[in-house]
Amino acid sequence: MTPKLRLEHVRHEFTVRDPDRPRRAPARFTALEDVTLDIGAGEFLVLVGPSGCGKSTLLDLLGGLSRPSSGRILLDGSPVTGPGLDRGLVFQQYALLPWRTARGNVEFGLEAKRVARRERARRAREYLELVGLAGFEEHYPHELSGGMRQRVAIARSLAFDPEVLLMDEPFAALDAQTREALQDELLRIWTHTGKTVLFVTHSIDEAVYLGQRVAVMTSRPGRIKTVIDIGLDRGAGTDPRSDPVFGQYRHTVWTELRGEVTAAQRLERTAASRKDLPHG
Ligand SMILES: Nc1ncnc2c1ncn2[C@@H]1O[C@H](COP(=O)(O)OP(=O)(O)OP(=O)(O)O)[C@@H](O)[C@H]1O
Repeated sequence: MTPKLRLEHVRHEFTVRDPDRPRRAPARFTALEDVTLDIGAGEFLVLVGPSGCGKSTLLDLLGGLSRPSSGRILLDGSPVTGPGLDRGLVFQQYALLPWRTARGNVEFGLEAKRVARRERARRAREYLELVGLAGFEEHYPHELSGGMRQRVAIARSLAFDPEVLLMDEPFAALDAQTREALQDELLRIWTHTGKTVLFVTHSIDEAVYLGQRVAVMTSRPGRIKTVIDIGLDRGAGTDPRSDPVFGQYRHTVWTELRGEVTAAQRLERTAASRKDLPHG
């Protein structure tokens, strides 16, 4: 079966100028190397890796915001050549339009898609309800809490019905309780809509809780080190966090990640002392 998303030997290089030596030819450095990964339709895959290993770069490539230096990225078997409404991006920062209400923000993407006004209003209401914000449609972002703003951002991404959700640390800025509530909300939405989700996080707990599979990346240049299947029972009425296997999966991910984090920290220290390479 054709995977929903396929990364084939993806490599990505950046060109960087040294501000202290502006006449010098720009240096090239490799952020991603030989990344190969398939993500099935309707799958929830979580990506973890040390700081600066290229997770956001990978999401940018999948979002079509930049092109790989080599290798291919395929969506339903066709190369990704730019951004598209088939992929919704959710970032750590809410990126809401402050002068628009929650409803206005959700309707924004639908306007670009030329959805009729009445249908826009209907869908905005439906998706705000789905993320638990019924009754807050006419509130402006500054009248909402951080968690609520992130819900609006998720509703906005869902409203134009993308097949794939690309989420870059979407809950990182939230307090622990809001974060856990939104994780549950996201799992509920995922079950309800069958979207394909690629979710980046620094939190091992979050990765194990959300992911059907967790892909661990190496330190720079980022590669896929291993992919771990998470076989947790997420049925109604269960609490996967209290399941003893939760701790085992957590330990497995942590063990894979630990050496990479140390290597990334070493790289950062060397870069900082040489000041010749950017660091994440
Ligand atoms: N536009 C750019 N130009 C040059 N270097 C860049 C650019 N964007 C990212 N980098 C570098 O590429 C590497 C990977 O960055 P990226 O943001 O993808 O990592 P990350 O894994 O998402 O990091 P973090 O977990 O800290 O968010 C880093 O060393 C970063 O400094």
